Amino acid sequence: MTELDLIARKAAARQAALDRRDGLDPALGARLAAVVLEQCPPPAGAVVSGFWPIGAEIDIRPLLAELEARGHAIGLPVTPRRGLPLTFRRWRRGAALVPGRFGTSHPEGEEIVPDFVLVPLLAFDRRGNRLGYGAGYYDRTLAGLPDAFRLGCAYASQEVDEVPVGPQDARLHAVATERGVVRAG
Ligand SMILES: Nc1nc2c(c(=O)[nH]1)N(C=O)[C@@H](CNc1ccc(C(=O)N[C@@H](CCC(=O)O)C(=O)O)cc1)CN2
Ligand SMILES: Nc1ncnc2c1ncn2[C@@H]1O[C@H](COP(=O)(O)OP(=O)(O)OP(=O)(O)O)[C@@H](O)[C@H]1O
Repeated sequence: MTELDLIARKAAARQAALDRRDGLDPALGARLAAVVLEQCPPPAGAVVSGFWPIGAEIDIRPLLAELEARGHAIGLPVTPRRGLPLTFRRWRRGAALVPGRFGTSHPEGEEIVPDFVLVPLLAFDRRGNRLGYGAGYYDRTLAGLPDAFRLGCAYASQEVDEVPVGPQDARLHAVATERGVVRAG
């Protein structure tokens, strides 16, 4: 497959995933929290990065609140201009958030470097491949965090047979959904 074929296949898969996501219930994030805490909780002391939901993404705020209560340092991504990796700033419950690029929100706490990354996505497959919004932010960011555990967070219905991927796409170790954890195999 040529690079152009790959870009076209990703664009089609992305549009289909966005269409399917409309109408899903972000509040399923409460169940995702229970699944993560039971089946793959971050190790004690892990520095965890999350994300503040945009649009109809699954809402992982219940998980972030519980992990913070358990003593984990939590960071949220700050979105730089295109072509640069994300940075993460420390979030605490009740912290004020400021608006960032693409409808994102982030706190203004100190910068942290996560070793357990909760990754947003539009579609995933059983091998741990993921499709995002297409700006490559997580691919670039995860390339700089080679030892971090990468846990996708998604609705179960975002699973597809096969995500189109290229050499730069970062694989996930596992994906947590409201129905359970899919470990990459
Ligand atoms: N909640 C969340 N935060 C995140 C990401 C994400 O996917 N989800 N990102 C992952 O890289 C980074 C931000 N990157 C983004 C890049 C492009 C678009 C984008 O194209 N958004 C669409 C539609 C948004 C919607 O669902 O309503 C748009 O602006 O038209 C969004 C985020 C960092 N923070
Ligand atoms: N490690 C990397 N270093 C530099 N550029 C990269 C890297 N990974 C991906 N890119 C570039 O980012 C762009 C978008 O990649 P892709 O379509 O895979 O985004 P995505 O994974 O769907 O989105 P996101 O990661 O933002 O959620 C591509 O042009 C790709 O070449």
